[in-house]
Amino acid sequence: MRRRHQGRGELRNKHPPPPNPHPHNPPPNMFRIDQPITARGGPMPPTTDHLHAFIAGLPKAELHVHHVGSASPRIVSELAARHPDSKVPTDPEALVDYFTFTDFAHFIDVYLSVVDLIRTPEDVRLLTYEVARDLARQQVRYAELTITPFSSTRRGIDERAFMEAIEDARKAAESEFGTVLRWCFDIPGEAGLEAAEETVRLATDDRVRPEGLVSFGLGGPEIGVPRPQFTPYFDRAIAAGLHSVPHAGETTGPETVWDALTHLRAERIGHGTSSFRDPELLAHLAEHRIPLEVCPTSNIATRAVRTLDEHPIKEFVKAGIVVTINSDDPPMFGTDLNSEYAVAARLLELDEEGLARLAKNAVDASFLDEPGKTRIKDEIDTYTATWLAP
Ligand SMILES: O=C(O)c1cccc(C(=O)CC[C@H]2O[C@@H](n3cnc4c(=O)[nH]cnc43)[C@H](O)[C@@H]2O)c1
Ligand SMILES: [Zn+2]
Repeated sequence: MRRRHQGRGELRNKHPPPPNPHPHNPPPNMFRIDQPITARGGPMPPTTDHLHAFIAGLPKAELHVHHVGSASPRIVSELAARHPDSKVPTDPEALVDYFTFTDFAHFIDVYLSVVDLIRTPEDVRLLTYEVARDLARQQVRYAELTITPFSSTRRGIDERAFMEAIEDARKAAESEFGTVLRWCFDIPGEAGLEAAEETVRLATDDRVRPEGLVSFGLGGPEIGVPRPQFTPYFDRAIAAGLHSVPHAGETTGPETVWDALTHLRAERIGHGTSSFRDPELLAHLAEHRIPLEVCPTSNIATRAVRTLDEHPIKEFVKAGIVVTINSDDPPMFGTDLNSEYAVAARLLELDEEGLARLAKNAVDASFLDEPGKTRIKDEIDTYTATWLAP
């Protein structure tokens, strides 16, 4: 994605970045690794200030971001204060430590403790509207938000009130922020076939399914949760016109990605991180243009990948796979979508046009209608051309 005539990480533009405030450091147009990146809210990846500013204004689409997982520290603290019985800290500062995970299972435990805070339709609407606000602040024009309705209905929230709450927030976000939201309903796989049945019922019963629903997924732990058992449920969802986007290859091997492709008829793969271990799988993903929903910092935070520099994203690009950049559960991982684009810029040595291509990959891989895709891609092109203009 780097422009051919550019050196590594160089910026091609007529507006030179601001003078280097630290003359003893490398010139501002070279990526520096001047401090380790932590998945725990560590400093913005060492992307140049100039590229960082470009990213902040770049129109974007996000395809892999979770509803509850996107609850900001402010929202989580506010909800925790409403429910003193919860073990979730009410202090946003304490929440940073609370959102530090020893492994994936620990992440799920913490995630579910936040799910337990969402107890009323008003909580659902507040959360959804605030998530949309946070997305809009990052120039996200379109997002497919993964929601796990089973986790809310089994905790007593009425299903129709739940759907009304998310739809009300979606319409408010579109009119007030200009951010288009669509829903992915996912099965929490560890909860088994009861959860699968409830999720596909809510996704396909016209009396309940929300207007904004476009896709059907599978989340939660992968270890001990084989994908083929969910085939009948994905068949019903696909027959109802939904797109299949299961998580796979996040904490298990390439065989899980193959299962998601062959049994669940995945159109995109959530994470797909372990695909790099199977050259045949890499070639298949590239040949059939099956996008990966890559979430770099998430993979570090859940210990799926040891360090960002070891993340296989570069192998995916080299294999010709369509890569999209996503934040997954941004506040829980101490990140946001802009930071993930900055990570991608560093790992893939991208300039502005490379970043614009990543943003357009996500638009192309989305389930937004064609006029909507064209509109956002045109905006990306105009923004990039204006940024690079002499
Ligand atoms: O809601 C329940 O009662 C329940 C019972 C057993 C297991 C579960 C889950 O596993 C819920 C997992 C929950 O996590 C979401 N999520 C967020 N980020 C990720 C990720 O990176 N990888 C996998 N899952 C993720 C997922 O959407 C589920 O809602 C729930
Ligand atoms: Zn996820």
